[in-house]
Amino acid sequence: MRPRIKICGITRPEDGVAAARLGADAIGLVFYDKSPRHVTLEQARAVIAALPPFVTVVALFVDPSRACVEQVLAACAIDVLQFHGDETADFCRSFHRPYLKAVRVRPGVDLLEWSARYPDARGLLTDAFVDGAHGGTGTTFDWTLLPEQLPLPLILSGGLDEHNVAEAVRRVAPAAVDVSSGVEASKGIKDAARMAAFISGARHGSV
Ligand SMILES: O=C(O)c1ccccc1N[C@@H]1O[C@H](COP(=O)(O)O)[C@@H](O)[C@H]1O
Repeated sequence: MRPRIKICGITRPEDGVAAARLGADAIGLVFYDKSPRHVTLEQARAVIAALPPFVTVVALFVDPSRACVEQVLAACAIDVLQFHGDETADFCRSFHRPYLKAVRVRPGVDLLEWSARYPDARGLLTDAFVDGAHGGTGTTFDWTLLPEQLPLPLILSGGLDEHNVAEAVRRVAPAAVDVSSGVEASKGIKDAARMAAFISGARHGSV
């Protein structure tokens, strides 16, 4: 089955529209103010308003306050929450929305244990461990560290781009792939040709 495709770090309506037209299933908005892809509520609303229907909108956070998440949910039509920090499962589930939990992968990480800690997550998103960064670094990790079977759907991310996504899909067979840096022209600005090549690669890899 072909993986679902999420393009994260959208900051401009035209990039969200291009991602959707090219076949992305989901887009991500970064509500983490230390990220170069951070969006204000106003920017997020503009991106969402321009999207065609049936595109899933994911809101990304890193150790947010409850008030921050509630403010985003009140202001924007968000479908799924994505947590990249040290949020507990109780915190993640307390918003009564589907959520994804991100795990930064390095040798020794136990993804089965992570799955058990977040049993109601809609998926485990695996990113590369980079010291001092929470994600969005464009760094790949050793895919052989992933277990053959996970109780939760696997969303593969971390340094994916148009050159490696087909191989990633063939080797890992994830439920979804997620990309930010790998389809950018510059930080926060997407490149339509790179998005097209990425989506084609993700589909080709799943044949
Ligand atoms: O995009 C960011 O700036 C970001 C900041 C903090 C946490 C996560 C972030 N992005 C997510 O990281 C992964 C991997 O990104 P990349 O493709 O390697 O650039 C992905 O889920 C991004 O959405």
